[in-house]
Formats: sequence, structure tokens, C-alpha cells
Amino acid sequence: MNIYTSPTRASSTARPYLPALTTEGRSTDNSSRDDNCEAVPCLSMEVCKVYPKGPLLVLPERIYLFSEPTVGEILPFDVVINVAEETQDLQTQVPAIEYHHCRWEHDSDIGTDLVLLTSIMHAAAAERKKILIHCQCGLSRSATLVIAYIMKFHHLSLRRAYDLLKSRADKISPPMGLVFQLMEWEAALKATPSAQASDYRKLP
Ligand SMILES: N[C@@H](Cc1ccc(OP(=O)(O)O)cc1)C(=O)O
Repeated sequence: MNIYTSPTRASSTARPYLPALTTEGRSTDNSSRDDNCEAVPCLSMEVCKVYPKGPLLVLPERIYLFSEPTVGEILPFDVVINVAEETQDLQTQVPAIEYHHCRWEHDSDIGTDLVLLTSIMHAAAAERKKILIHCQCGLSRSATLVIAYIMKFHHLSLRRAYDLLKSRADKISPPMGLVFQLMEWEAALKATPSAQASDYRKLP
């Protein structure tokens, strides 16, 4: 399944990031800690080694965050969501995997996709599927999607969802253009209290 999202938001060539926030409440679950996310800088679009140990488990419902994977790296997953415009689309190479590709840039309008993609994640999680969320580096766009998911299905504010993910993958840094859209997402979630309390999954 391919979902093309036109980049309609202009002028985000500079990419301001949220400042580093509190690390209070870091997970004690070493399997989802950020040891994987060592200080290996993203030197270029080609060399993106933020997760040198492979996909990082960031949420208990088998949701992993990663940079651009190889075919071999996605084989263990049931569902793969690729949210980068510039990454290779591996769909035809992994026909057995539920593969979604949303071609986001760092300033794309992602609001509609968030509704669909977080629902896909939620449905897959309910079926105990193993889910990989990735972009090019695993820092901005994929992190934005995971934050949106946490906000909706763990019922956390943007700030708390960001802090939670940051405590598990401390290199994440959603660009300000996407953070603004997460603010809109937060407002939309607040406006729909039906945001399914029954869907709540308690975080460890
Ligand atoms: N711009 C970074 C690399 C980088 C590329 C893409 C990126 O976004 P995402 O995490 O959404 O792929 C983040 C960082 C550098 O020059 O090192």
C-alpha cells in the first residue's frame, strides 16, 4: 500500500528542533532503553547509524523505531510503516509483510496520514503483530508518528508523549514543522473525547 502525501507546508529548510527535555521516568526495561542509540552521529543521508544495534523497541506493543532498513532487517516484522519520501520502497521485495509507505518530507502536511497510520498501528498491535516504524534516520518523521500514536492510544499530552519516547530513544528530534502538526493533533484529540478510553494500554 502506498500513500503519497504532498508536501504542502513550505519553507522549512531550517529545521528547528525541540530542546532536550527531561529524562525523568526513563524506562527500566533495558530492551527498550536507548543503549542502542549511542552517539553515532548522522553524518549524511547515506550514513545514518543512529541505531547501530538494529530496530529499537520503544513501546510494549511490539512497536520498534529505526532508520532505513535493509530487506533482511524488516523480515522479522509483520507490519512496516515507512514515512520517508527518499527511502527505498521495499514493498515488492517483502510481499508477505504488510508494508505502508507514506512519502513524508520534513515539512509535509501529515494530519490525514496520522489518523490512518495510528489506526493501522493500533489494529496491528491488537493482533500482537511486530511493527516497525522507520524513516531515513529514525529521528524526525518516524518519531513524530510514534509520538502521535502514544498521544492517541496511551492518552498522553504531546509533551508527555515526547518525553516518553525521548526517554527510550534519546536522539529523536522532530522538526518544528511536524511538532506544530502534533500540536494540532493534540487539539483534535482533545476535541474528540471519544478517543477511546477502552483502547488505553497501560505503559510499563
Ligand atoms: N540531516 C542529518 C541527517 C538526517 C537526515 C534525515 C533526518 O530525518 P528522519 O529522521 O526523518 O529521517 C534526520 C537527520 C545530518 O546531516 O546528519
